[in-house]
Amino acid sequence: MKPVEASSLDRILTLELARVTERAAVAAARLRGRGDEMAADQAAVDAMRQELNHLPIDGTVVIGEGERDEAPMLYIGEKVGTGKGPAVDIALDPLEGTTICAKNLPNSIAVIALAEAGSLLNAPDVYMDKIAIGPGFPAGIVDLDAPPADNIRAVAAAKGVPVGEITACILDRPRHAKLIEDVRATGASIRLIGDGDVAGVIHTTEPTETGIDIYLGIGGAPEGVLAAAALRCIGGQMQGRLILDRPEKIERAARMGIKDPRKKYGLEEMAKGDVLFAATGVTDGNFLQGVKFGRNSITTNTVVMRSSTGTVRWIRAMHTQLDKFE
Ligand SMILES: O=P(O)(O)OC[C@H]1O[C@](O)(COP(=O)(O)O)[C@@H](O)[C@@H]1O
Repeated sequence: MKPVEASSLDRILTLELARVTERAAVAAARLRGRGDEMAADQAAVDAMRQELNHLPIDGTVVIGEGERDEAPMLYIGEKVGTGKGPAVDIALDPLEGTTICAKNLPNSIAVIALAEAGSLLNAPDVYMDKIAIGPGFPAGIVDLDAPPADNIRAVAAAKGVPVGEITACILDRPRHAKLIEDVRATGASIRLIGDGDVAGVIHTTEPTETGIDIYLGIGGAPEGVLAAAALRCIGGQMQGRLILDRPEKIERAARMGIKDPRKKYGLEEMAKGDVLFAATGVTDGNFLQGVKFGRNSITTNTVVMRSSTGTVRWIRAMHTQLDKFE
């Protein structure tokens, strides 16, 4: 494996990554609203893998579709790319929000992050408790271990608005009943989402567009690492803690190199160094429109970002060679 040379990631790969998520998004979008989550997910996986294997990288999937024995493709540890290029870690979710896609509801995306080998947290497929806010706030104003009310008040004070003007995004799950009660008790508003917390976290970075100031609660750990990669690029603050509530989960995490099962991870501990991130909308969403199928064209909307430069590129692509998407 060749070590990554400084700045080699962006020149070769930043825009190439857009192709990878575009392809997965189009494949999934063909199955939008059909009520078949597995078919949409499989289509996205196949398309993403095919495109990834054209990239000039020596890639290893560290956040993927599951362990080798449970996922035939894009499993954790799978090697992807041509093998001739920089050694990189890859976190991916070819269809983030499978249920959203199956129901054709907002904010399902195809998503990938890439970083120098050894830079992304190898998180097992367990839950993660998360807190995130967008850029522009003083460092450390929110804390995963602080009461939710304190975090909400801190964001309101830093933003210079009454607490009633703050909106928190939380996954609509029974496990969040107390969290929801505590946040509502402050007078803040809550946007309850059915699924898709990678988008939920990213929404905190554009509160005027999305209306979301803070993300709180428990979602998937793989999604946590992907969201952290995005925040490393756009800016913002995030903390996460794996929920390792059974001995077998602790053992599994230990095998993946996680020694302290109660560790609170900061942004840089989940995604360090030079990070690239790309996402393409599958269904229409707050920050990305979904795939549009025209008579002779397909239109995709993608965001591609890089941490070391802070560049955020919005790519609206019109594809006319439709056979490429067959
Ligand atoms: O549905 P659960 O078990 O609460 O898990 C929450 C996780 O599921 C999602 O809502 C959707 O994940 P999938 O795309 O795998 O269906 C994630 O965004 C979130 O992190």
